[in-house]
Amino acid sequence: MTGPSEEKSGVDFKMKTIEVDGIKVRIQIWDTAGQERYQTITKQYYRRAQGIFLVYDISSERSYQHIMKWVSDVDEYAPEGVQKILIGNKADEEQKRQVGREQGQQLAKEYGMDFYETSACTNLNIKESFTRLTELVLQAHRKELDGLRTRASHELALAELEEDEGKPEGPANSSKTCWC
Ligand SMILES: Nc1nc2c(ncn2[C@@H]2O[C@H](COP(=O)(O)OP(=O)(O)OP(=O)(O)O)[C@@H](O)[C@H]2O)c(=O)[nH]1
Repeated sequence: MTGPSEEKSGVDFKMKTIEVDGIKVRIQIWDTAGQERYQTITKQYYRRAQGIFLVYDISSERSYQHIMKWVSDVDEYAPEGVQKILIGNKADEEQKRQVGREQGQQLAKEYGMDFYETSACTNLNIKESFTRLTELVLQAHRKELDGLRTRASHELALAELEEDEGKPEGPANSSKTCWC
């Protein structure tokens, strides 16, 4: 829900601290506008994203159909390891529902994403979905860091081995390098 100043840029920004596995994590939330006219700007925000919610409105079949387009934009503009979650919002509008929960689940399954139905009005699954996305981002980072650590320790071991191989062996050799 945007104010007048944000409407001009198509991007709304907030910061929030949430707790995941007992760790306090400060997250930046960029809410990009869906309208076509903002897309040149909003796409630029994908580049630095670590986690993305793809949101449709359960009372709008059209918004659900649009998700495929969002996914292809994200694939094109967001970093490779970006974490994604599919959201069917306005779950409080049951009487206006046009998209079944199973349709959401099915689409999320196709794209390998988690799925939540949420409501910004009743707070349904808001905390849960943010916590889950943060968790996924942290897990992905941990994997990346573990990979880097393993590679670094292999390289270090290799360098030590090469250094050892280059060293002169035994006391006979060591006397050759002696200064006296
Ligand atoms: N009933 C209901 N209305 C909602 C919910 N979330 C948002 N709305 C309403 O939907 C309208 C659009 O909300 P926005 O937050 O501007 O939606 P948006 O996705 O940012 O729209 P774009 O700027 O086009 O991307 C507003 O009138 C909100 O009050 C919800 O969970 N339930």
